[in-house]
Amino acid sequence: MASTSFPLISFQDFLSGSEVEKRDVAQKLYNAFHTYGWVYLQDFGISANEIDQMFAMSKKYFDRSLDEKLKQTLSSAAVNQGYTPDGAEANGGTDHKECYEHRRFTNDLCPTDTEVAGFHTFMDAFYKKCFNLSVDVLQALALIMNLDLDYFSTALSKADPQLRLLHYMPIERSVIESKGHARITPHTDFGLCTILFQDSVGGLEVDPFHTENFVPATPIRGTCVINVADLLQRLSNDRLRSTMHRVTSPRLSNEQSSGQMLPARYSTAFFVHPSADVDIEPIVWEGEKGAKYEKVNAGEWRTYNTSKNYANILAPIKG
Ligand SMILES: O=C(O)CCC(=O)C(=O)O
Ligand SMILES: [Fe+2]
Repeated sequence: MASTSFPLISFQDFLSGSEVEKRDVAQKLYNAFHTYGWVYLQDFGISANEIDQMFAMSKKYFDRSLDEKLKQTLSSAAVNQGYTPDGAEANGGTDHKECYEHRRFTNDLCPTDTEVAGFHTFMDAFYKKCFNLSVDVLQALALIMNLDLDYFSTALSKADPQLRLLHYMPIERSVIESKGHARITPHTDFGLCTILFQDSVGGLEVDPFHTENFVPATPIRGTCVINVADLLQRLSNDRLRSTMHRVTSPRLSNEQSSGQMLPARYSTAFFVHPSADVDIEPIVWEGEKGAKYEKVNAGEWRTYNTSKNYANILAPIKG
């Protein structure tokens, strides 16, 4: 396999191995998050075919007319569910994308199984798999961070994270590469961590060492990538680092010309958030100088950051 910008780990032994094998996978995962903030995961219980089906569903959702999609537009930062058109997100630059946010408890702005054949049922099931995976991944970290093994499953017991479908429309490479434009502007995610599935188009880039030297996270079939997000950085008192990432045009191969139209790109992110009533404060390890962050309430943190991102379409919430 071609070399990757950050480690690729099989999760198989964490799911079904011995205690020793489990700890070995957990340590590798922790090390990758400590050093890079990112990991490729394979053998994690969602097959490449299921991921293909999910992308086919996503395409069916976005293939509808804009008018249809706008009928179910996201309207509240606190609920954060529904459709957002091109231009909705304000992350300090101009993004070229449209999104749909799906949750486990509140999905009033989801098309019915008749409106988009089988969509709601499929997304509920896919969501559940992502949720379970996120609990397993966090449990692996708990093992190495000397937390109770059920620390994160308890923190997520009433949580309603969101599954976000992203569609980056076909666009000229020169537009994406012009100043201030991107498929998605550099940002960090603000939950605990994010599980990300990408199609084969490419363009995701990450800045693992905080040097503004972005490296490609090239798509690899059958894998997902997982990144540390801001709340986990705070909880781990900076031992795990949330890193900037962006989606730009895929790097040119020899046969491609710079005048080219970029094809559509689909990706799906599962943003892992704790239950709204959970407080997150740094766990300080022996030898560290003390907590680097104040305690924050997970629900308020999420609503505040969501509202900031959607400043173009929603009224601001003071934080
Ligand atoms: O599309 C991607 O690969 C990344 C999406 C992303 O970073 C986000 O939605 O926060
Ligand atoms: Fe992101």
